[in-house]
Amino acid sequence: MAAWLSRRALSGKTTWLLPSSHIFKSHVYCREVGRTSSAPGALPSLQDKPQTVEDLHRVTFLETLYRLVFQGYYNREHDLQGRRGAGGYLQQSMEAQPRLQREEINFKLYEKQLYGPMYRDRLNSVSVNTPQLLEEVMRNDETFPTRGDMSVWTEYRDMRGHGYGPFTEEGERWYKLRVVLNKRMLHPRDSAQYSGVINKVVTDFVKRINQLRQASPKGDVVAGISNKLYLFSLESISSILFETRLGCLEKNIPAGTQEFINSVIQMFSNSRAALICPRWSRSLLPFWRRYIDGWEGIFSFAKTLIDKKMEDIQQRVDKNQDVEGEYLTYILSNTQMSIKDVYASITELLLAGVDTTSNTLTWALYQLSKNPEIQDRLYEEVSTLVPADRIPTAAEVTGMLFLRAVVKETLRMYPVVPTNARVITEKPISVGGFQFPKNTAFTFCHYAISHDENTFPESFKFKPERWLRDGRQRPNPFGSIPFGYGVRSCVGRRIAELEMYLVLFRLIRQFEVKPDPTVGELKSINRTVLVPDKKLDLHFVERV
Ligand code: HEM
Repeated sequence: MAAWLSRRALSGKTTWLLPSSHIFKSHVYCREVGRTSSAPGALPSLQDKPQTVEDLHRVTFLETLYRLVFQGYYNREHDLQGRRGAGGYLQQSMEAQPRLQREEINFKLYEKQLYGPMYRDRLNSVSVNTPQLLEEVMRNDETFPTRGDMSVWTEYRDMRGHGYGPFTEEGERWYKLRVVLNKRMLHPRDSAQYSGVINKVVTDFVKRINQLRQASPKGDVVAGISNKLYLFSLESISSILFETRLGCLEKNIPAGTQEFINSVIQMFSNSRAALICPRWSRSLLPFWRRYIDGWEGIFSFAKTLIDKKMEDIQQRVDKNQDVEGEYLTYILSNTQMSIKDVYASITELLLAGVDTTSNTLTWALYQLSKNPEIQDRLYEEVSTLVPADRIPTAAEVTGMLFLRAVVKETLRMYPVVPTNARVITEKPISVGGFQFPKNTAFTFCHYAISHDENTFPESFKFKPERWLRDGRQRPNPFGSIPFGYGVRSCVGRRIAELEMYLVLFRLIRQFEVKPDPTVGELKSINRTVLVPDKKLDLHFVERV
C-alpha cells in the first residue's frame, strides 16, 4: 500500500488524490487587483464564481498517516508544509547533495507543492501557506481570538482541578487574564525594566561558557550548546517571573530544576502522540501517562516557587515592611487574580518562555558560526556602539539594527512555533476568493510561509540584511510573524527579544563562534516547537 501510494505520487499521476488540483494549476490569485495570471500553485481569481470550502482539496487521514508514519514526517511536519520552491531549497540542496541523499529529497511529498496555497487538512482545518492568505485571515482576527481546540492541554487541567492560563483560556475570561498579564511585560518600556536582572544572568552565563570551554580537551569547545542555552533561558525567565535565581548556571543544577526540565521534555515529546492516539488506547500505550506525568512536574515546579514567593510577601507584610518586586509580586499583591489563575498563568508563561528563546538562540549561533562574514558584521556593530568595558542597556541593544536583523532572520528561517491557528467564529469570511462559513478553522503553515520564495528569495539562506532599512524593498510583513499577530500575539515578545539581544551581544563581543567540523548540518525537527535534530558543539574562541 505504502509503496503504491508513493509510486503514484512520484509518477505525477496524483489527480486521484487531488480532485480540485486543476484549480491551483491554472491561475494565480492576486489580491490587490483581483486579476489572474498563469502560474503554478495558484488560487482562482475573484472574477470566477466564488468557491467554497468544499472546492478545496482535502488531505485524507490515510494520506496524512502515510506521510507521518511511512515517509518519516512524524517529527518533521513542518517540512510537509512545503520546502520546495522555484529555484529554492530543493534546487540548492540537490546541487550540494551526494546522489543517495538527492534521491531521498526527491522522494518527499510537499503539501504546498501538491495542493497549492490553500487546502483542507486531515482535521478539516483550512491550511494557508502564503503571506497574502495569512494576512487575509489575520485581518479578520476577532476581539477574543481563538486558536481552536486546546482540549489536549485543558484536559489535564480539568482532571486536576487547575485553572486555565493565557494559552488555554478563551473568550472574555482570556481577555481579562491578558489585561493583567500584559502589564509589565508587553510594552518595550515594561520589558526594559528587566534588563538589569537579565544582564546578571547573562554575566553568569558567559562565565559558565568560559568554564566549559576551558575545561574541554581542545580548550574552546562547548558541547551541547542547546542544553546550556536552555538553562540560560530558564534561569532568565524565572528570575523575571519568580524574582528568584534557580541556580541553573551553577556547576550542579538543583535537583528540582532538573526534574522540571525533564518534565517539559516529556510533556512536549509525548503531546503529539497524546493528541493523535484514540482515547481507548490511553491505558494500553505509554504516551498519555507520560504526557500527564510531564504536566504534573511542570505545574508542581511552578507552584513551589509561587508558594515560596507568597510566603516571602506574607512575612514582609507581617513585619510591616514594603513589598517590592516586579512581576509575580505585582500579580499577587496588586491584581484581583485568584490564586488558581495565578498558578495556571505563571505556569504557562514559564513553559512558553524557555524552549522558544533557547532554541532560537541555538539556531542563531549555529548560523553565525557557519557565516563568518555575517558574524564579523555583527561583531563590528556590538564592539563599536558600546564601550568595551560596559554592559549594554536595553535601549542600546534594541537600537542595534544588525543585531535585530540577525534575530529576525533566525526566526524567519526557524520559526520556533512552526504552525499556529485561528477559528473565525463570528462571521463568514472570504479568503483567496473562497467563501468560508463562520466557525471555519484555519491552520497557518508558518514554516512554509517564511520560506515562500516569492517573498524571500533564497529562503534557505541566512541573510539578515533582508531586514535592514537601507533602501531595499522590505519583505511583506506577514511573510514572517514569529510572535503571531494581533491581541492574542505573544505576551513575552519584548522580554524574549531583550533576552536574546543581551546574550548574543555579550557572546559575540567576547568570542568568535566557530562550527565544529564533527557536527555537520543541523536539521530542524518538530517537537511542538522547532528544535535541532542533533547535538550542536561550538568553538568559542576568545577575541583578542
Ligand atoms: C523566541 C521567543 C518566542 C517566540 C518566537 C514566541 C512565539 C509565540 C507565538 C507564535 C505565540 C502565538 C501567538 C498567536 O497566536 O498569535 C505565542 C504565544 C504566547 N507566548 Fe510566546 N514566544 C516566545 C517567547 C515567549 C516568552 C519569553 C514568553 C513568556 C514570558 C511567552 C509567552 C507566551 C504566552 C503566554 C502566549 C499565549 C498568549 C495568548 O494566547 O494570549 N512567549 N508566542
